[in-house]
Amino acid sequence: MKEVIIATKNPGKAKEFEKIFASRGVAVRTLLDFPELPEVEETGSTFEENAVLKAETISKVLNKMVIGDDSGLIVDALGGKPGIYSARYAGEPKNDQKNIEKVLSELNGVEEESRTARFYCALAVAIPGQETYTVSGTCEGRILEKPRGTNGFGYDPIFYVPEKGVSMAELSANEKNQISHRANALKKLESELDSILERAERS
Ligand SMILES: O=c1nc[nH]c2c1ncn2[C@H]1C[C@H](O)[C@@H](COP(=O)(O)OP(=O)(O)OP(=O)(O)O)O1
Ligand SMILES: [Mg+2]
Repeated sequence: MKEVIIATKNPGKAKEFEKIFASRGVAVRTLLDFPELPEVEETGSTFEENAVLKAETISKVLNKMVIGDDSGLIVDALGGKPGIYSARYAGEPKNDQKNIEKVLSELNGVEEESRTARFYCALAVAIPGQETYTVSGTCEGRILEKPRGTNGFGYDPIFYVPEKGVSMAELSANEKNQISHRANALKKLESELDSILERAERS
C-alpha cells in the first residue's frame, strides 16, 4: 500500500489526513507513529516557513518524503491573531479549551459583522534531494459567541461556517474534509499527488 508521512503530532490533523488519503488507498503515518523523533521547533515567522521546518526536519531524519502542516486561525478584529501562534495562544502546554476562551474573551463586545475570521493551512512537501515546495488553503467564517458542537479539534467549536449554517465542530468529518483549509490546500496538490506518491515509494 502506498504511504505518506505527515510531520504532525496533532491527533486531530492526523485523523483528517488519514480519512482524506484513505479514500485514495493511501496509508498515512504521522509522528504519533514515530515517538522517538524530535519535536520540531516552530521558529518561522509564517505558516509556510513553519510547515517547511516540520517537513524538512523529519524528511532528513527518515530520508523519505514528508509533508508538514502548519495551520491556524486568523481573526480580523484581533489584527490577524492568533495566527502562527494559534497552538499556544493561551500558553504552554497547549490547550484547545483555554485557547478558545482567550479568543472569545478578546472578542467580547465585538459584534457579529466584525467577527470575521479564516482558517489557514500551509502544507510543505519535502522530498530528499529535491526543492521543498508549499501550497496553502483557507476557509472563511466567523467567530461565534460561544462554542457549538463536539466534532473536529482546536478552534472548530467557535468557527461558524456561513455556507453550511453551522460551526465547524457541528460538521461531520467528511463534511469538514470537503471545505476545510486543509482540504483546500490538499486540493492544490491533487494534480501532482500521483507523482508525489510514486516518488515517495521510491524514496
Ligand atoms: O482544522 C482545524 N480546526 C480547528 N483548529 C485548527 C485547525 N487547524 C489548525 N487549527 C488550530 C489548532 C492549533 O491551535 C493550531 C495549529 O498549530 P500547529 O502548530 O499547526 O499544529 P500543532 O502544534 O497542533 O501540531 P503539529 O505542529 O505537530 O502539526 O491551529
Ligand atoms: Mg505545532
